[in-house]
Amino acid sequence: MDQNQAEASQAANCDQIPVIDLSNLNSSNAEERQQLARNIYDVCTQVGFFYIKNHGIPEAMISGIHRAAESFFALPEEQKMKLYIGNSQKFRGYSPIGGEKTTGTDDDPVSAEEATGVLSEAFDVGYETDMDFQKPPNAVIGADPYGLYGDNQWPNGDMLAGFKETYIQYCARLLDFCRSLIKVIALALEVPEDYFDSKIRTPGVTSRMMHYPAQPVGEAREGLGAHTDWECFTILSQGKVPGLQVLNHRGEWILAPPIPGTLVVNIADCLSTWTNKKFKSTIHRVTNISGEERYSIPFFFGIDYEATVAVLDNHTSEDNPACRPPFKAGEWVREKMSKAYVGYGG
Ligand SMILES: O=C(O)CCC(=O)C(=O)O
Ligand SMILES: [Fe+2]
Repeated sequence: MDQNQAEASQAANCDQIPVIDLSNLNSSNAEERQQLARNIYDVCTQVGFFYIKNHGIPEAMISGIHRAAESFFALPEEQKMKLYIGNSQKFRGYSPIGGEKTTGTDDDPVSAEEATGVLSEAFDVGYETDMDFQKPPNAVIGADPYGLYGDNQWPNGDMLAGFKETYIQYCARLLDFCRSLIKVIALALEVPEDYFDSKIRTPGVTSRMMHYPAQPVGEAREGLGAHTDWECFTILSQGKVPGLQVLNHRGEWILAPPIPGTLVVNIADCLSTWTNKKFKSTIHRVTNISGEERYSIPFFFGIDYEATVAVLDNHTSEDNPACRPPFKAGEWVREKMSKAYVGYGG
């Protein structure tokens, strides 16, 4: 990554990742919510990445999901391969080490021929109504024109008791949290707090558990190559082992090590587009040179796949026209997934 690329809008203008206190996320005091929105505006326009503290997600739930991830990846390879992502039309399931390819960024794409397999394994799930407190039991998802809802490949109770339930509860809690966070983001963008509500009825969320083996000394293979995320924003629980790096405007990779009691939030492509790229969808990657096994659990929050992403009118002007025409969220996510999981599904 050279300095010119780093100077583009997708690099963080900072030397370290800021921490935001979310104590006032659901405050009944409008001025407190506005103050939080101003802080969020500043970090999203300058950095695109921030730690959150006082986020309200119970620590026991976070450590529980990490234990579930460690037990999953400890299963024998042939068991995990029963849930192989290549058996899914919707990019759900297990990708073995080297399965996912580095696709680069919009400004610096990596071609399918040059894409290399990453030093990590992953287990991916997508939205189900059981993950959504707003849906009644057994709710049915309607049309699925982009082929992205449902069909998760869960390990059954014999393979891993309680795993599915633990992961569904975690996703439900995170989805609820994201619906609150997007309200304050709406305030930051000077649109009504409920602006996004009609677009997050059946949100295009995915989550993945990741395992990055300790990188052997002298081996240059990345755990996850430089990329931006695709949806609106990501909530990342990165456990205790460092590895995440964020590109800054000087072309330097700055470390975003775990800070106890925090999660990491980063802005992704769809929200960046909404803001006419004022919010940065910042480039990041993972290299695990810690000598320890690293586990992380990103939760990618997106709008309904059928909803349209369109630059907000109040973020354009004659000198600053919309950076791209409107598009359907599902179209964008499917295209990105098809490239990242070369040869799988779809
Ligand atoms: O493992 C991490 O810390 C980050 C993972 C990530 O960036 C991703 O899955 O998009
Ligand atoms: Fe990412």
